[in-house]
Amino acid sequence: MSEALLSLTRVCADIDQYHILHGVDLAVPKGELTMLLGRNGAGKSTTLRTIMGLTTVTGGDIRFQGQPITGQSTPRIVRRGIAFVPENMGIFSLLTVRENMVLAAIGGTMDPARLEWIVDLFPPLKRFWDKPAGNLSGGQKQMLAIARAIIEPRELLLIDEPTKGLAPAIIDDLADAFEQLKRQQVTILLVEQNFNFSRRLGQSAAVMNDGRVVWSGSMTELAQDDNLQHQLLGLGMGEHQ
Ligand SMILES: Nc1ncnc2c1ncn2[C@@H]1O[C@H](COP(=O)(O)OP(=O)(O)OP(=O)(O)O)[C@@H](O)[C@H]1O
Repeated sequence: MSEALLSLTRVCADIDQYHILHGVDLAVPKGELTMLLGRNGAGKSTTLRTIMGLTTVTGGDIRFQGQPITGQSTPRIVRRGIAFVPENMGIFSLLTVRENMVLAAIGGTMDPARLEWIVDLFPPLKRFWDKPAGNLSGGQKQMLAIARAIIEPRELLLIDEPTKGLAPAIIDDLADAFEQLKRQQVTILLVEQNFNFSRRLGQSAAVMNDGRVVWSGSMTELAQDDNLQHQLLGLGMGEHQ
């Protein structure tokens, strides 16, 4: 495993008066796609939001490129090179795909070579370039959300459940795009519930339960061990979605 680009050590976090994370230990290796797995309510989304400075950290240490980012403001964390695609995607439905992209580019100027790379990754964006983003399908909206996140060079992408609610054929298209990002060694931390998608793409994996990471290792190890999957994720034989 390569060095950790991002590491969380015993991170505790609250949302309002609720204690949600109870000591999260997590390492995201540079240049790899890491899957953050776990049952509903385990604390996966809260972990991403905590990395982005969107919850109240009450203990522990978050380091990015070896430097502490714990408790820093979200804009500062973004400026350090971390992009976040939340579950609701945060795209502007009434604006065109192009306008959504322009708004995501610093100073409103998109680097042409980078844009070409992105539309190669997500061909539907080119097709619907001048159409309102609200007209896109769920999968295409997800592509736009990720495209917006990478229009500027980033060191790390945090993506929350990109396959949620998508049809299998669309999930396949999304998986192809992630395969390409992986080949280009973009570092990604991806929250997922879909285990087939996770096992296909993931290199490292971490599994959460009740606000903690209860297992971490290689995706291959988890994918080959039915007992571990059952124990950690409640998956039985033939239950993979
Ligand atoms: N705004 C909030 N106020 C209070 N509790 C919250 C809030 N957001 C999340 N929680 C609680 O925090 C816990 C972790 O939620 P989180 O969304 O991080 O889980 P998750 O693993 O991402 O699950 P899911 O896949 O269902 O989104 C859950 O018990 C949830 O009810």
